Amino acid sequence: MHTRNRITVIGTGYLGITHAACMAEVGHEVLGLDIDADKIRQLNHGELPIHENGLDELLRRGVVSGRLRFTTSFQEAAEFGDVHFLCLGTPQRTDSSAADTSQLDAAIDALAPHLTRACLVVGKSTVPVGTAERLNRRLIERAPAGDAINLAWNPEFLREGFAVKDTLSPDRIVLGVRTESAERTLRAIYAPLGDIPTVVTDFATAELVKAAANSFLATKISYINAMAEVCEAAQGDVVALAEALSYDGRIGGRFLNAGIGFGGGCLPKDIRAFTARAEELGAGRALSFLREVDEINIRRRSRAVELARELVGGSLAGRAVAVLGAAFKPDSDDIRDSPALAIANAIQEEGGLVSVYDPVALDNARKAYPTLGYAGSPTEAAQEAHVTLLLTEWSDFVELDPEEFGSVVADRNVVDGRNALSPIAWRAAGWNYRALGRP
Ligand SMILES: NC(=O)C1=CN([C@@H]2O[C@H](COP(=O)(O)OP(=O)(O)OC[C@H]3O[C@@H](n4cnc5c(N)ncnc54)[C@H](O)[C@@H]3O)[C@@H](O)[C@H]2O)C=CC1
Ligand SMILES: O=C(O)[C@H]1O[C@H](OP(=O)(O)OP(=O)(O)OC[C@H]2O[C@@H](n3ccc(=O)[nH]c3=O)[C@H](O)[C@@H]2O)[C@H](O)[C@@H](O)[C@@H]1O
Repeated sequence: MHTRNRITVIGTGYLGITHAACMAEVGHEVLGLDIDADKIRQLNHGELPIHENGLDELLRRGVVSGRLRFTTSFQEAAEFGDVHFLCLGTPQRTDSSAADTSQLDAAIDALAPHLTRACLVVGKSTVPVGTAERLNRRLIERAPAGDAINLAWNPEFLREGFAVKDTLSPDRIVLGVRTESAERTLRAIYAPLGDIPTVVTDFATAELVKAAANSFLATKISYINAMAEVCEAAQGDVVALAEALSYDGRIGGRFLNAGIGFGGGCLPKDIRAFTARAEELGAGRALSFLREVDEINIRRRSRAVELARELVGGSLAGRAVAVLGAAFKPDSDDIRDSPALAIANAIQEEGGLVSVYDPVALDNARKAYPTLGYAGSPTEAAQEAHVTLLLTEWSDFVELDPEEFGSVVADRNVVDGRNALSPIAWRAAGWNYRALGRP
């Protein structure tokens, strides 16, 4: 029998909702907190404000069982919780490439005055190294219980689209701790997940592991996209090249899908924040390659626009352009730094008449890019289109029948931005098929 802990989760965005629902699922008593009162109202009704596979079911189950509740009150959270998880956003600052950690500061400032007894505060957000140390001081200074309060840093590695699975069966757990009791408490909280490799370390290393992991993943994607650029110059095929690399166990095949590159609320901002922080620490040279990783990634978006331009014979102005996909990846409604929408927007800026379709991300896309055209289905987006771009590899798009789909377009021109379609099948159906890094 595992111990039940009384946990709060502060910040109920993509990470926080998942963490809260999964912790309730494994038996803990959980109180989620957010400053967004509408979101809290929705969550208390068991309604999920985001799209994440399997999470709606966990949320409903947690709410119905009474083990999962939500509030906007920091006082209630402080009274309820023995362990407080911080899942606040750390977006890119508007005035530099560094991370904005002000949501964490604000949450600590709101929580600390109510902390009148010993408890554990656990940071899960992705932060610049040194943040845990700074927040620890801030917490102890502001909380009536002072240094009876423990801080730990426990970075999160879940992927959107697989968030529930990644939380319930993580590859590893990293605990940045200063006391044995913090380690014991966190081990007890995660015990119901089973025997998960656990690395216990200091604050700085825990913060750095997260930045290092996302930088490695971003580098792997930009590496294969750099190979795609060379393939384009040399008439090679990056998909065959990646397959050949994948059989080498030292390289591995995952995260070698060439295309329009990485987006989302994490990889792009995290490599920039890591570089900025390393520069502050005088270690900027060590990470100068991450600037190149970023540039290769952004160049791929321009290349997709170029391919569309070539297919319509030189200018996209006045041309009808179907864009399949708005989310930064399939199985998510997240459009933060979405390559698909950046490309759609660039085409519109050139005078293209863009119509975007996505199975779940259209509402978010409309808010962020209100001037783009939107459609209610792939075929509606593609009506009389001169060129179609596949930019998010939703299975609905990958499974399109090129013959049937071709009957609605003006011209059978397609840019496969994710190397997800079969060139043989699409060419056989009379499409001019172009992809990044392939002849
Ligand atoms: N989205 C993901 O898949 C993952 C995110 N992360 C990291 O986790 C952190 C959170 O990311 P997301 O959940 O994507 O961000 P998000 O922006 O979706 O969620 C942040 C939440 O915090 C709330 N909030 C803002 N200020 C607050 C305050 N003062 N008090 C209480 N709540 C407040 C916001 O209303 C929002 O609901 C970031 O550091 C991110 O890098 C780490 C791993 C995975
Ligand atoms: O810190 C985070 O928030 C998370 O960031 C990423 O997860 P996520 O952003 O959800 O999505 P990924 O599956 O990593 O994809 C990121 C982007 O890279 C692109 N990608 C991925 C793989 C690939 O081979 N090629 C490629 O272009 C995807 O289309 C997407 O735009 C990491 O994979 C998670 O481990 C991490 O916890």
